[in-house]
Amino acid sequence: MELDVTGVPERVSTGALPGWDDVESLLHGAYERSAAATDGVVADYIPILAAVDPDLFGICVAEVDGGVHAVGDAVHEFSIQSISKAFTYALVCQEIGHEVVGVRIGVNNTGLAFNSVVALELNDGHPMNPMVNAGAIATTALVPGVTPTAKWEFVQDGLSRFAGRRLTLDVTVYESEAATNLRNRGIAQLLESYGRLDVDPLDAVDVYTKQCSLRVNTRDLAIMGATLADGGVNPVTGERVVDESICRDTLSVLAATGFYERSGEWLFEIGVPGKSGVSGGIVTIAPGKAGLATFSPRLDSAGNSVRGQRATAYLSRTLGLNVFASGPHPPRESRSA
Ligand SMILES: NC(=O)CC[C@H](N)C(=O)O
Repeated sequence: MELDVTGVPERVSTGALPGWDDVESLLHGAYERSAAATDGVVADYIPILAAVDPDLFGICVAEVDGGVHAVGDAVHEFSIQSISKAFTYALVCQEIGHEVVGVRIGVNNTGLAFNSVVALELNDGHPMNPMVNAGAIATTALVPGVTPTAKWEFVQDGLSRFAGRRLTLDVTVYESEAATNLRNRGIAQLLESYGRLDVDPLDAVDVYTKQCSLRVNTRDLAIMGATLADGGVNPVTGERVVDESICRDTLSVLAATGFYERSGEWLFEIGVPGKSGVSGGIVTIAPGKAGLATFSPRLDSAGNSVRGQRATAYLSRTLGLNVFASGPHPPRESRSA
């Protein structure tokens, strides 16, 4: 993936974002630079996704103090798709505890595509991590609620609290995916055959499919990301959604698995946890600083938005977000007493 960041000066993190005006101009810079990229293809294995305008492009940054910056098609709505996995995972960890989820779902990368059946077979039916479809379906199966309806309401309510507004189901996307998701149904039945699901597999897939069909825009995603960046408190509504320790756990899993088989490349180039979805969204979380969201429907071969990756790479460098970047500390003798 050509990220077009050669020569972009890297800001070494100071623990805070640059000032408001600087963030605004860097956001516009990221948009201008990345809008030129027209490579990649729109997902079409969910038929309705192929109908999107491929040129849509929006970016939004939500700071942990509640300030929001936006450029382009930032409020254009699209289905959240796999980005939902990160937030459902956080909610389930909050409910049933990090150890249980860590063991049952796992935290290791499969190195394979998000909808791989081979990954399951290679690992004795263990879903491996919550960001691939197998692990996400297994995570949704653990959502509290006796009936599928109760589980769905829990997910919709929880993701809405992350966003700070009521998120609604995109019925057209849901129906299109529900009519064609044979592979996900197969994955769920395989999980069941290995004794890894305690609920009806088709019910679990149905709740998962609804979860992926929630309608969001980049502003919602940026605020959802900012909630994970802000120790679990939504910086716009002030509501605590999950505990601080849940944010830490979720972000570490995202760092390892958020971009499937490309997670290592993402971390190497961009250095912040994030999550992509096949409709073209990406959310990135800079702990203690901000949530970033991009939307552009053309994807690379792993299902990650091409422009979104470029724009995020530029913003990570210029805003000083890379969690692995440091500058030398002043020598001990020169520190003031
Ligand atoms: N990578 C994605 O966004 C995939 C989500 C999609 N709902 C699926 O299950 O295939």
